Amino acid sequence: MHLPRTLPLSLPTFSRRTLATHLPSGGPLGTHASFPVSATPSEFTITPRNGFLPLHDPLTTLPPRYAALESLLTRMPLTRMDTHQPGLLATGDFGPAVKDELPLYDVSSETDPRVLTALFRDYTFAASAYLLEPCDLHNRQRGQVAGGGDGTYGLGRSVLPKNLAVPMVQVAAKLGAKPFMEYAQSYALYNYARVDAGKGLEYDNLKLIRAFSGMESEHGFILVHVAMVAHTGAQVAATVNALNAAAAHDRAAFNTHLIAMRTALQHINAQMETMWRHSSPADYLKFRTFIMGTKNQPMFPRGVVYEGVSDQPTFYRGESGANDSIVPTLDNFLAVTENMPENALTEILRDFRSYRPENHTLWLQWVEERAKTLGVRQFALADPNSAVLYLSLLDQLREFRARHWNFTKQYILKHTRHPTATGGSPIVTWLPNQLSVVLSAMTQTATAIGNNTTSSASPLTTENRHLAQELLENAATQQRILDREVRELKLRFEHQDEADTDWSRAEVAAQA
Ligand code: HEM
Repeated sequence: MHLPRTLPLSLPTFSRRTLATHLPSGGPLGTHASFPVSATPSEFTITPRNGFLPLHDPLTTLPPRYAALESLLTRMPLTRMDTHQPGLLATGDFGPAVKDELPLYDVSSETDPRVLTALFRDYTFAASAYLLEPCDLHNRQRGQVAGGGDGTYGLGRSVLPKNLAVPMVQVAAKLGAKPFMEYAQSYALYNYARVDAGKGLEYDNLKLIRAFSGMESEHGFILVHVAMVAHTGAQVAATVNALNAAAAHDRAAFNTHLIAMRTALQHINAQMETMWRHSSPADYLKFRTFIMGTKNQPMFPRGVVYEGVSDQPTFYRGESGANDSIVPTLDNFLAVTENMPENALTEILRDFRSYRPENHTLWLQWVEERAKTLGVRQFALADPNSAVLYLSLLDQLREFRARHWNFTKQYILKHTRHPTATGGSPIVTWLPNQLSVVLSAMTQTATAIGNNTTSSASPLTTENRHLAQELLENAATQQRILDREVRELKLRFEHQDEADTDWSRAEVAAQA
């Protein structure tokens, strides 16, 4: 990682005037906060305009000097997006085509962040398609439980050829990324274009650049993420402003910015709900194979060797929404992360935080540290009405994670017995680990609000008292249901209490 520099909030891409009116003046703890930014220029630079999306819309095509790679990616999907005819993956011909057609491109002189990010997206798409093509064939023939299969994927290819491995590793190093498909810089957040360049980033104005399957549900799955992240400029601004207000002990401003944060989260959660209609639960496993990782996956019991790079096998987590920054930002701001239990599942959460653009990692670390140093939770709980706003933000986290758990049950668990998610986490226990932490933080907060009988400059309004009581009851009910579901599901899925299963041993045991 390069030495970070500090980014003043007023970036060239963001109007200074607009920002200035959003920031409170410096308080007792002094200056406005500014968060650190990577020394290397990056498309993934956070501002209150673009939030966690790139600064500019992604490059849709590679420069003409990479024509062979562009051509392979166009012909790659199970159903091609241009002709709607079966593509190379449909017949298992992608791997041979990579070997026959792809030159070993020299990317060493590339410096433009947009070209580098587009190359990273495209090499990682091609690498995942190459490694997982046999698993997709296997899964289509006899994988899906709903279709009478056994839910398995067989084995992936264990060597990545040098015409993919060498340039991908070089481009990744230039971006400070891991050389594997990533949620932000490849699959989701660098994979959208506007249908009408003059319009905004609403779902209906988005189209995909790259795809594995080309089916409508894959389009919907990816672009719902993008449409959600399009609201994160407001989340970023509210987070910085609320931290500054806490530093200045400015209660009124703090409450105003918590409300702005909640509004941003409500938009994000409402957008998330549209997943049901944009991407069918019955289709998910038809395109999910290609976003699996090589770490903690039975398809890669001995990892993958990158030819021309090293003889040592590599193990990388697959693409996952777990590498999105909306939830970790809120977890860190509300001090939820620091109250995660010390267990193997929380280790995975920490590990996921390194699978993202350097600026997103720096931002998350900064929010966590700043919220801890300023005592944001304590500051919120010191006033009953701030405390209810804090509780309602916890409730937004709960809503996100509860909906997400429903997705996992409907899109995945119903259709497979595969024990790990695309990011390599145990499928039945990892998500409930975090949902439980939020539910218990809600219970503690609501109880603290109810017990706070000290006279206050702003006594709890009747409306807020009722809201706290209602959220407390909801959290208790949800925890009971979740505990029962996990108990039952653990009977159906193996290895759910392990962060890292040794699949080479499991493979030997299965063959014995
Ligand atoms: C059909 C829809 C979805 C399904 C089936 C799904 C599935 C999963 C699974 C199985 C995980 C576990 C981590 C792993 O991959 O190993 C995960 C994590 C995660 N996903 Fe999704 N996901 C969906 C949509 C979304 C969307 C739209 C977002 C929005 C950004 C998102 C954000 C996250 C986050 C933040 C985590 C980490 C959760 C936590 O910290 O508790 N997911 N997802």
